[in-house]
Amino acid sequence: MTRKIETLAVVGSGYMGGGIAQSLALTGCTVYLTDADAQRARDSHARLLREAEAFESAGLFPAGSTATLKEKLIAAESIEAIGQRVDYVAEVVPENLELKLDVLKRIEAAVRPDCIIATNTSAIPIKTMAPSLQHPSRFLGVHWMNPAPFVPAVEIIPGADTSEDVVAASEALVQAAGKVTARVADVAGFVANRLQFALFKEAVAVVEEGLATPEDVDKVVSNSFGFRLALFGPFAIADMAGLDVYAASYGSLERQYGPRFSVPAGLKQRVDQGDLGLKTGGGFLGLPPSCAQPLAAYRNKAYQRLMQLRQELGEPPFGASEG
Ligand SMILES: NC(=O)c1ccc[n+]([C@@H]2O[C@H](COP(=O)([O-])OP(=O)(O)OC[C@H]3O[C@@H](n4cnc5c(N)ncnc54)[C@H](O)[C@@H]3O)[C@@H](O)[C@H]2O)c1
Repeated sequence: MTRKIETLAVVGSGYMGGGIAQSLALTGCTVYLTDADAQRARDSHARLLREAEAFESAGLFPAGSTATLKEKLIAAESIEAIGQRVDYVAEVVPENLELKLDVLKRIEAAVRPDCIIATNTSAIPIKTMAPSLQHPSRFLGVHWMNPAPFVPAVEIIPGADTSEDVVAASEALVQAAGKVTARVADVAGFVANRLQFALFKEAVAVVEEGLATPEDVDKVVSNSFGFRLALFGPFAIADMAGLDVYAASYGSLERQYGPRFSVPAGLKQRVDQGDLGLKTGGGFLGLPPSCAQPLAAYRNKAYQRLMQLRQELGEPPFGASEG
């Protein structure tokens, strides 16, 4: 049986910690907010309630959310003051290894031995932090995305010593908040940030090489493959496009940019064996050719709806000011 988490603490009630606290308190858990000092925790608490009221009036949070948060979200003096009461702690302090190690030690000294400790680090491997804990079996990465209440994915990163019941209980907790979890390996940047930062580095290079302005890069990405990425991951997109098309395109890119753009071995091998993705059946996702038609119908409908949504929302207000 998955162990139950009913009372928890968020240490670091800033941008991410605040959203994580709101999301978890809305599941009915009691969430204590702590920060570098009690006043900051109280200020965050007030901010999160004001924000929840605005979200609720705008229809972004369900009716009754603010009332739930008023009951379930509590500003605490410090982790020491409430440590013995909590089943789970989310560490959400700034991305600074020294600070995180310091705070993790302080958390571990304050909580019960069975309390789960989850770090929201964006990119620091769990194995870099685990040795500073006395009980690394209760420690793992639970990486929420920004803004936490409105982005579905949460990466779950077990460390080498994390026990399975800790991983399962953490997954169940964030799934109860409506999140989509994926267990990923313990490497710098995990999956999301490795991919996101690879793309961003290339985008900065495109601008630095004078090939396009930042505005035009954003226009191209958000209206082309980025548009598709709202619905499908890179493997579904490649399988649907045709792996031969991808392999040929890598050929052109390699001629211009060198070996860093050579055809990935796993792609070349498939194409050499005649596996071209959906059109032959197979691909990275093992898609049967029989799903081609329903998948195309789903895709067309989804893209058309996404276009409609974007038209309804209008352009992002990059030039707007408050008030
Ligand atoms: N901002 C993002 O887009 C994003 C997305 C995913 C993950 N993360 C990760 O989440 C973590 C927090 O990022 P953020 O953007 O919320 O930062 P933030 O600066 O908004 O919040 C950090 C909070 O920690 C508090 N804090 C600082 N020292 C502390 C201490 N010793 N004890 C307790 N609290 C302390 C700060 O006062 C602040 O309220 C980082 O590891 C970051 O990499 C950030």
